[in-house]
Amino acid sequence: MQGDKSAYVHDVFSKIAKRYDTMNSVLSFQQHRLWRKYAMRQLPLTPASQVLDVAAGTGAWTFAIAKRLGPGGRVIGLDFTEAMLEVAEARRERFPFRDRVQFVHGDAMNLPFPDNTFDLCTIGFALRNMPSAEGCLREMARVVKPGGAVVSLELSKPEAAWFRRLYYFYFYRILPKIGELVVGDREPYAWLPESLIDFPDRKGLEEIFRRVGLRDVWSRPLTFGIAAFHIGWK
Ligand SMILES: C[S@@+](CC[C@H](N)C(=O)[O-])C[C@H]1O[C@@H](n2cnc3c(N)ncnc32)[C@H](O)[C@@H]1O
Repeated sequence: MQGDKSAYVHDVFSKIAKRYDTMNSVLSFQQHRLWRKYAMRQLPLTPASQVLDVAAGTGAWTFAIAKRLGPGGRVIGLDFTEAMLEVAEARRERFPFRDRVQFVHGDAMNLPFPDNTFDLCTIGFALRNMPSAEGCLREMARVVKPGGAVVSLELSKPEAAWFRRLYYFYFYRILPKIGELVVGDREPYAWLPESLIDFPDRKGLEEIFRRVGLRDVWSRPLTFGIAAFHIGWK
């Protein structure tokens, strides 16, 4: 684990694990479901794909990927917060294709897999939480096979000034208050807007994808750029 930011993030997700899925729907007005649906449609998956979902949390994206795989396909969800993985494991036990899914405790900054292992490596709503987005993407690119893809779905910075003003008022002022009311603790949902401040905008993140050696990189803004989808190929 690398330094203070990781320890802080681990603490935040340990506190909110049981409410994480409900809060996502409340705070994004269900938008996150549309973003995830869009992202799923873009994923280069075959029934036999071997996939790593980094910072899988409670497994929202891991299970969506598993549904698209055949009997030979596998998806591993990796996360460093035990409480998030406990929720994911409980869901796995009820999941019809559970033999295609595995959860692993590990650090996204130092992935416990050899080079060139997976066909696809995804990260959903978590690059922002890393001590270094570039370091994490470099690790993801390392474990993907040549010809494989690295994908991120993440909150981003709205591009139109009028919308940005409106959205930032909600994101920085209202959202932490709703979070505090529901979870009974100010800290976890004060972290959400804070984590975006130093994070690159959509074009900046494209550049980082290229810097770690990925090619044919492209991205799409979602809901006026509140979120963004990025993909690059090794
Ligand atoms: C906002 S949640 C996203 C969960 C899931 N990907 C989703 O789409 O719902 C962020 C996750 O990143 C995990 N995380 C943050 N830093 C990590 C690290 N260095 N290594 C592994 N997991 C990490 C947290 O534990 C948390 O579960």
